[in-house]
Amino acid sequence: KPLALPGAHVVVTGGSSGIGKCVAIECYKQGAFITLVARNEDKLLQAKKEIEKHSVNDKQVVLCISVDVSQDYSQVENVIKQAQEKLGPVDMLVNCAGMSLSGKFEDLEVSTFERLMSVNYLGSVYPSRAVITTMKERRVGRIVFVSSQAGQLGLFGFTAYSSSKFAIRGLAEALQMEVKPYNVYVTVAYPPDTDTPGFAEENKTKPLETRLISETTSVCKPEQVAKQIVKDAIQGNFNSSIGSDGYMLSSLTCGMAPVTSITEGLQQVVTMGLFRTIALFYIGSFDSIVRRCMMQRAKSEIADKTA
Ligand SMILES: NC(=O)C1=CN([C@@H]2O[C@H](COP(=O)(O)OP(=O)(O)OC[C@H]3O[C@@H](n4cnc5c(N)ncnc54)[C@H](OP(=O)(O)O)[C@@H]3O)[C@@H](O)[C@H]2O)C=CC1
Ligand SMILES: CCCCCCCCCCCCCCCC(=O)[C@@H](N)CO
Repeated sequence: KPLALPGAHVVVTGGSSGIGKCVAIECYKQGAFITLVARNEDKLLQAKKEIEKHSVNDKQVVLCISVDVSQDYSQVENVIKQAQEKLGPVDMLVNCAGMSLSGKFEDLEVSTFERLMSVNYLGSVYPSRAVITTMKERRVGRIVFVSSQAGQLGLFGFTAYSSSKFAIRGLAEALQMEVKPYNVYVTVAYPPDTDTPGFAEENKTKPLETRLISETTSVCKPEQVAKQIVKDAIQGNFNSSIGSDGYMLSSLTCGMAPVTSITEGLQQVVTMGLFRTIALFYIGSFDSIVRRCMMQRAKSEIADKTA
């Protein structure tokens, strides 16, 4: 049965900006108590003020805790303890803290791979590990992981980012099988490009190829993505995606993922062949984007040399 948000304690990592902040607002609007987790204290306080505008009763609280979710497990564990002392056991954890860095494989520092793996992957493991025991004991809980459409397919420029987002899927599938009998449900969200401060930052250094391929799907509003995530998490849906391309991608890449309803399973079975056919055309067009960009670069290099 769906999780009741009124009075529930929701922890949102990365809750001070972008998708995470919108998730927090959405839960707050539905009567939840919120803990925001991120590093920068000014941004946290700013977000707290913004969220508090949406209160639906005078008991609601927004708690802010500053910590780096990717560094030290005992720090993260402490932060969760603090939050539970103030607002009670965590009913829902949304792992939204994350970042993206792009570039060609040979241009990315190996430290970038380490960084993205620790923020996007370990930064989701630590908070989840800190809440799971209590959730299982109480037979109540939702854990949300925010992956990306780039966690469903690998694309140019995202060798470091995509792998960190694919890792989340493996974690989520294994964890869901463990905790389902305890009435704890795991959701993985696969948002497309979304209009956030993080996205603006990413666009400053994104290779042309990555931008052109990403433009296949349109840019979403964070409010819209957050609404879908909260809805799917409450329902206990394993998959959370948005738009027709999101639907196709999730269906196509369902693999051995847990299935939430008979309808979902039937839809996957029936649409698989068709979506693979459509995907073949996309793959062809992505390859031709990459080839065109390569030829353009070669041409302008020759032009530079002769000039
Ligand atoms: N925007 C997009 O196009 C898409 C985003 N996503 C994913 O959604 C998530 C949110 O993205 P978005 O809203 O764009 O990001 P933003 O950059 O706008 O927000 C990121 C949030 O995470 C926090 N954060 C970052 N690193 C850490 C850390 N090490 N420890 C604690 N908190 C941290 C930031 O606060 P602070 O810096 O103060 O710590 C901030 O609150 C990310 O995982 C991203 O990969 C997925 C698909 C598309
Ligand atoms: C049947 C097949 C349908 C195929 C549709 C294919 C669409 C591919 C587009 C990939 C877009 C990747 C977005 C990544 C967003 C992200 O994570 C960053 N913006 C993070 O900041």
